[in-house]
Amino acid sequence: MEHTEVMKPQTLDDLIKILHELFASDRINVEEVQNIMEAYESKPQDWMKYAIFDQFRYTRNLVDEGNGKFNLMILCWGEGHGSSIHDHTDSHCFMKLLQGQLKETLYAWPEDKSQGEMTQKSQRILQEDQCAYMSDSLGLHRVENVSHTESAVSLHLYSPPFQHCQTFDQRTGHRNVVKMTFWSKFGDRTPLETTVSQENN
Ligand SMILES: N[C@@H](CS(=O)O)C(=O)O
Ligand SMILES: [Fe+2]
Repeated sequence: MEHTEVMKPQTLDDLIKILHELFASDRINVEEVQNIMEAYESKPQDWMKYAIFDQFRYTRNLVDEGNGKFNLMILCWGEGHGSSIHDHTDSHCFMKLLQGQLKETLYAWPEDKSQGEMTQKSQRILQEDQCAYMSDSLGLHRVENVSHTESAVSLHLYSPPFQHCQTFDQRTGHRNVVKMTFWSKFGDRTPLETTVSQENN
């Protein structure tokens, strides 16, 4: 396993191949995955075909199903687009910036009976090629492209894959379960019928 630590993926396909090797084992090394994802230098020609934007909200575009072990996807954030406060359904979450910057705000899980404003724990700006790690044990987060002039593109790996998550109301801590959908899969726009009455978070 150690050799993968120093490998530098030259292309997105290269990175995907290495990720398949890393996730073939049942024990995953968070730092190793983070390092490999960070080592890949984003080249727009590698991922352009997956980067399909929507005018109104961020899109989720499936790139690879990781042999059932993970989902790899490209998220496209227009100016001002952001996610709700949400969890990650007990999965590992890796998030690498391919283009632009994103603001990540961490929140604490609301207490069982609490009704008030959710507690903000920290905030950071993720820069191009940086790879952040997130999981339910670290709390909840919201991600935003706060730029008024630049779009942002990020690469997310979730293991194990999941199709639902919980979103939280910042003022009350009240939660909802939402189904997560793909705007496109493998570069092809998802047919409209299958996305009707479903939501992103
Ligand atoms: N976890 C979110 C993206 S983000 O805001 O971290 C999603 O998969 O849609
Ligand atoms: Fe997230």
